[in-house]
Amino acid sequence: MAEETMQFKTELEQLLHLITHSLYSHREVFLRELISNACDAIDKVRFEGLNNEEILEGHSDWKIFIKADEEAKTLTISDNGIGMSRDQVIENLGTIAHSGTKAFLAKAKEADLANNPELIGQFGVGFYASFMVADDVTVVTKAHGEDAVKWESKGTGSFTLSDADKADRGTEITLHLKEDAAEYLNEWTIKSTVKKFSDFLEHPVVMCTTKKDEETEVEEEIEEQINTQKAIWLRPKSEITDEEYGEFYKHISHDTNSPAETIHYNAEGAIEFKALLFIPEHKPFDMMMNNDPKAHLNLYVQRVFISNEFDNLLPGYLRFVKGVVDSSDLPLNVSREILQENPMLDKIRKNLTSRILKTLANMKKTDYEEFQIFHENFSAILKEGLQTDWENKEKIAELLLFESTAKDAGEKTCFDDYVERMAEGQEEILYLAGENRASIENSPYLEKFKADGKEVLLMIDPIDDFVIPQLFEFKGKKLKAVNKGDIEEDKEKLKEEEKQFEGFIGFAKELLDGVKEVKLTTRLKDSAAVLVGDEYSMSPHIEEMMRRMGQEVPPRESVLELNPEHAVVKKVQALYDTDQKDPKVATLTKLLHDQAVIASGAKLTDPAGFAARLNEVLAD
Ligand SMILES: Nc1ncnc2c1ncn2[C@@H]1O[C@H](COP(=O)(O)OP(=O)(O)OP(=O)(O)O)[C@@H](O)[C@H]1O
Repeated sequence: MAEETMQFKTELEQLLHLITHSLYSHREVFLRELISNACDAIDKVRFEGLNNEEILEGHSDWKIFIKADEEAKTLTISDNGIGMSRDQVIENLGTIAHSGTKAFLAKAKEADLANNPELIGQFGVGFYASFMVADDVTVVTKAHGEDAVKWESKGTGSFTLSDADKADRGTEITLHLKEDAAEYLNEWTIKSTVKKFSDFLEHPVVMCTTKKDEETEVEEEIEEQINTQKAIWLRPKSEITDEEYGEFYKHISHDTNSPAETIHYNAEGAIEFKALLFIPEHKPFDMMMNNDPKAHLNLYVQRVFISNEFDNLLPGYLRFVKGVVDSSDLPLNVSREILQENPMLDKIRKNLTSRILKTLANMKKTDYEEFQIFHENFSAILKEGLQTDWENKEKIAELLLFESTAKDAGEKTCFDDYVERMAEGQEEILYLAGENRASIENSPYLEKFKADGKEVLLMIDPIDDFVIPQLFEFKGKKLKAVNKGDIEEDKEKLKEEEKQFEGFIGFAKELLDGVKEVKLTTRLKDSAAVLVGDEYSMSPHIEEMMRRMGQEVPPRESVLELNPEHAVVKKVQALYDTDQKDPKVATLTKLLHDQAVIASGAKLTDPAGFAARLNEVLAD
């Protein structure tokens, strides 16, 4: 194959520019990225080799080598992993920018990349970190049954591909270090960097040095393993420091912060496995960027990495949890597809789920401040479980925090505390969903409950309106949205008035669009009118949000409830009784409806009509 020069994709070029120019102070991460790629490559070939020994080509003494050449000013990282074919090299290291790259670039500016070096690793761009320290990078690689190929680039617009001499499967990456990166030729620097980032890696990372025998003057190659290679999750808890847990968490999550909680345990009994899980404190960058609804834990079987793609290891609503599960009960010599079907995975999932929920419950009890931060970041995801995990619904609900009419703005409460405070004789947990506290705390829907001294939870997370109704009840207490369906009415009180209002109500129903029923209510104290949706309908503010997002929302049919004690309602009814044809009756009736629409959080369909009506009344 003749030498061929190819151009990087535009995004990749921008990315390289960013990496080389903004990450100066965290350059050492390049070594972690390259070692981690080598480790992945070994995992891949080892796994494939379980079912196809041929691919191993007799080389399964897994190792990652690091060699520095002071004279040539090169640092070489090599592995006997899966290697890459020519096409794979082009795809992985060149023309096809990873799907997240664009999003990464867009966010990188805001995210202060210089202070968050972990961000690099999150979008499959880890390899390019090499260009922080090297002005020329050469990759020589060979996959099983393929010719060896050489990739070379200066990280500026293009790369070249050519044939290479390499007999064995694997990849060798040579960095021609920049003048100011010569420190990475230093044995001590390399060793301490590897120890810091990769000590727990499962495969040996070996430093190769040459020493001259003083007597014979013969150069001798010395191999020295740098990492202790102890899979951290297999070690006893008592021996692991917080720093070690933290480093490992950062390694698997690409988060820059330490985790909020670490869960490390051995499950024994019906199924045996070891789990090391982390609950992040803040939303990691990748989570903000993509909406992958699946959870990804790293699954190992007998210390062999299998996959992080299994979506039945952890329910999607716990996808913020990062970690490792290692089971010796699962079969090793089967394909991923067959393993994915193994019923043991369901058992593991149940166990992990219960453990995580327990940990969160404990965190809420013992470290409420930390829990609040967690809640702020992840409750919207956690709440999905109300819809998908019926078995654990109540446990999830126990973890949720809400604003409340009984608390000041910003201060939250939970269902359990609400139930404790419930007024005597109160059967239902009352709530109102809305866009924000300010828009609902003076809502007409709350008037009756305020007057009766009943607390109403104020739910201002957009997902609440979708998932809270799915909960139906909490510890035997029904949940009730105060803006939907009927509420307890003082029927006796309304009896007389209903007779009196009968004609007007029929008229209003005929007149108003989108109103399926008009009735009198005792739920209002100061307000004249309110719109009430069906028990399981979407709240108007959610419909508005969906419309803004370009989604079609079916026309809403609500019930208009009128306060017969209100002066305006009384006035319109009296006008109607005096002269049904008086145009003022229609104008005022429509205005009652208009104000109910506004108070419900919906948008007026005819704002100009509203303004005209208002002016007509004001000018009167
Ligand atoms: N030593 C290697 N052996 C085989 N393939 C490799 C090696 N290094 C990189 N690759 C391939 O190149 C791809 C791109 O590597 P890069 O480090 O940029 O991203 P990544 O490893 O996919 O993502 P991340 O860094 O977030 O783990 C890898 O997915 C892998 O397929």
